Amino acid sequence: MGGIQKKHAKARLDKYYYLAKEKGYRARAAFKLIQLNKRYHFLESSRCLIDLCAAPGSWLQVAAETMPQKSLIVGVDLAPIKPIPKAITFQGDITTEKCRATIRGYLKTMKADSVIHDGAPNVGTAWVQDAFSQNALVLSSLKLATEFLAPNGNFVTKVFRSRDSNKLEWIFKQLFARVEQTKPPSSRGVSAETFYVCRGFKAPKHLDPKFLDPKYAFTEIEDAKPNNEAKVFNPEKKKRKREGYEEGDWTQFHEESASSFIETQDPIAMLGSLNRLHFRQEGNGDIAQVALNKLPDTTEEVRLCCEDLKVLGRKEFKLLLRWRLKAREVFGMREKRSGHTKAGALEEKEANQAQTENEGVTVESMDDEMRLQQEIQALKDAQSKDKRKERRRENERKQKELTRLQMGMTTPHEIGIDAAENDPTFRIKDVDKAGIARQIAKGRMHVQLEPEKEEQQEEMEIDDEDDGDALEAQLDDMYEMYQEKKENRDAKARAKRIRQQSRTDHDDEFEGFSGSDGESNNGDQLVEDLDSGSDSEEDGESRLVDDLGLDGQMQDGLTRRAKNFFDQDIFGSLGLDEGAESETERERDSGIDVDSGSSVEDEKPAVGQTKSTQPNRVEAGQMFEDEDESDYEEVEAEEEEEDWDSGDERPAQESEGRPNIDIITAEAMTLAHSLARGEKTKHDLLDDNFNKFSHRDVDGLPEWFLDDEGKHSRIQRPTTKEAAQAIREKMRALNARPIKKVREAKARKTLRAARRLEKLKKKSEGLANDDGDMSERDKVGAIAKLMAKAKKGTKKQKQKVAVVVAGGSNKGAGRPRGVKGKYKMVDSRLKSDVRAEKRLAKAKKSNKRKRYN
Ligand SMILES: C[S@@+](CC[C@H](N)C(=O)[O-])C[C@H]1O[C@@H](n2cnc3c(N)ncnc32)[C@H](O)[C@@H]1O
Repeated sequence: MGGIQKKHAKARLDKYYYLAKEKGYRARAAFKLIQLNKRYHFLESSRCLIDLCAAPGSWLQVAAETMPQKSLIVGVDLAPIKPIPKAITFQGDITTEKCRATIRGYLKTMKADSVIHDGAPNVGTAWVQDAFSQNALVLSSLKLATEFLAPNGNFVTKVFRSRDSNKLEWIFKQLFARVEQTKPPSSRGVSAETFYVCRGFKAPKHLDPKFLDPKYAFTEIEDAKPNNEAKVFNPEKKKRKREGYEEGDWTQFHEESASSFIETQDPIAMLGSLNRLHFRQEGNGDIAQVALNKLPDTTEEVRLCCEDLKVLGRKEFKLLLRWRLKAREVFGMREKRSGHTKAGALEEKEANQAQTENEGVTVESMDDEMRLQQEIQALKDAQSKDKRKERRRENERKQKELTRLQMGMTTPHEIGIDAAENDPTFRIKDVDKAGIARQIAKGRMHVQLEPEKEEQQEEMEIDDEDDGDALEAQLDDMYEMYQEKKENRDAKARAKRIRQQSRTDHDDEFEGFSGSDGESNNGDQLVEDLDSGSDSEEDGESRLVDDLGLDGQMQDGLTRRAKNFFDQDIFGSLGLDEGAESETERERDSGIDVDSGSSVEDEKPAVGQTKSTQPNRVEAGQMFEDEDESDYEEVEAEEEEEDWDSGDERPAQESEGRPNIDIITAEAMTLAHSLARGEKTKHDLLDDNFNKFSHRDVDGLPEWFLDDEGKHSRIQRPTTKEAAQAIREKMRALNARPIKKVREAKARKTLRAARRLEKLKKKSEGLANDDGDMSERDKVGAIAKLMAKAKKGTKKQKQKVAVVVAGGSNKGAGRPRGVKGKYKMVDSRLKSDVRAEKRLAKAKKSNKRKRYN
């Protein structure tokens, strides 16, 4: 036990710990404030600061040395704080009125420029409860901040990520003009803590007390059951609680009735956590299910989607949400809507802003504000999405034009085409935007409306359109939340998304060095760029690069990063860039290591990845799948330096001296085999590249469609039995491998045994060579004794743990009478209760299976 504690404590002593020691800071936490301030510079501009939960005082030290001379710095904590020059400290509980009054006493009429809070209540109860008290402490600090902060002041607080952190963020956003969440590098990656830097305090005149009341702010927490067992600290009982099954929930399959989905206020959470929505009637009086079954909108497609919620794509997800809205409308449970039009909401917002400017902010009703915020957010999201799309299109157009100019392709005829493309009069999409296409479709074009009516008509149409757009945007947002929820539950999906992200980065990279049409086939471009044998092309390309003035970033047609990527050994061994060697030789020598590597996963196209990038993945990406991962490692490392916002876990990478390249699909294996055998040449690969999937215009296609296409509509490469078998074997071998921890433990054991043996050898040699009084017999005896001792040392005797049933004479705390050594208290009921629960869950599961069959 002691050993473990020691090891644990040692692991915590990282570079910031030593750095803090060296610099004389009282805690490593000092660096969190230093790094936060380095980014947001709030200390230099503050003349009065309050540090809530300040003990032992490292933040106060940083504040004192960074803030201007003669600044007022006040620190408070439950624990005493040793005096700090230039800072006033006192002991107190920040949740109390007394603390508030003491701070007021120090500040008098002054207002604080910054309030910082790094509080952490003593944790150790259930996680839900811990998170609740942590968030409640943040609200207490915010309450003090709202009282003492000057308008435009800063509030910096630590928040533990939990389901309520979003609510906290929302509240911050009501009170501050700019709110940013960040995690400084010195904050441990494993820690759930994150920091919010809120700037531009709005100083509202009236504030709805609900904002700062945890009961309202974190509503669902109210009925969380307190974990009384954990209150009395019992080291014997304390176990690491791993995430997994919920208490009493022994299954991984969860279903709910479709009617509860219609009724719920949080449909995304339901879709994200359930496996199925059923349409069974639960009892005779289950009117809701009956009505739902009869509802014409409950189509076969809806039912199918409800069957397996885990495979919902964007389209199906939206379908279910629309169905829910429709059903709610039919059953008279229409979503509570503000009744404002969007324009109304904006007007209201503007009016609020004007009021703020004139007489200070009034943040009155939390419910109203929340509704308004949601609407505005939806609008903003939709707008920024459109803008992004527009910008991307414009960039692509410019790039195309540039390339054409450089290549002398611009003829008056093409200029005409471009002009037509750029002139909204001739752009179908713009015509469509103006609603003309729709009008034509509706046969309205010929109906000449009176000007007034026309205006009304227009207004109505715009309203309809806006509603539709907002709903679309909302549904899109909701889908993203659903995806997030799903990913949070599923680590595999999360890892996959990261990989896909990194893959898209590569594709962007390739697009970058293609030096031509951004929409062109990346795969072709990649192979072309690899094929440095074609000198003329290369010349042309580098000339183009020179002409474009990009030679600083691009060498030989590749960006620096892409060049580094292709400089890796695997490309060398593929021999793609050696001009002298014959192709077949090169391909034969490619030496793709089919047995090495470790990662296993199914090969699927990236979500949201454009079709034009697919072939690239097929010919190069499939073989270099792990390259993506290694690049991901690099990016992550860079990110840690530059963008230290992301505190998310990263999938463990294991290279263990093997090349980080692997073949993971039967398709790629087949390809590798045929390359190795010389059945295929590079030209075949190039040829294969020209297929119906190579050049697809994805512009303007909805994302859900691309998602679906990416999954199903792609080239099917042949696979051989042999390759499939090899992959299967490899997976089997991988699965049979012990986990890293076990392997490490085994290695440690072997090392220890080797050391012992070495020692024994030395001692035995010493004894054998002893020329003293020892007879040969004594020597043999002594050596045998040593060996026996060494043997004994390898076997650790397991300590017996006595099982003591609680109750009776063993009531209360302390060691039960007559029990020596380690003991474990058990509840007499516990065993049978756990068994009964398991039995029930098993019965439930088998019932479900029967129903399915
Ligand atoms: C992580 S430490 C703060 C470290 C500090 N920022 C520094 O740099 O030294 C968290 C502190 O919060 C304090 N704390 C927790 N609940 C509190 C409360 N209700 N009132 C005041 N302090 C509290 C604890 O006593 C603890 O010292």
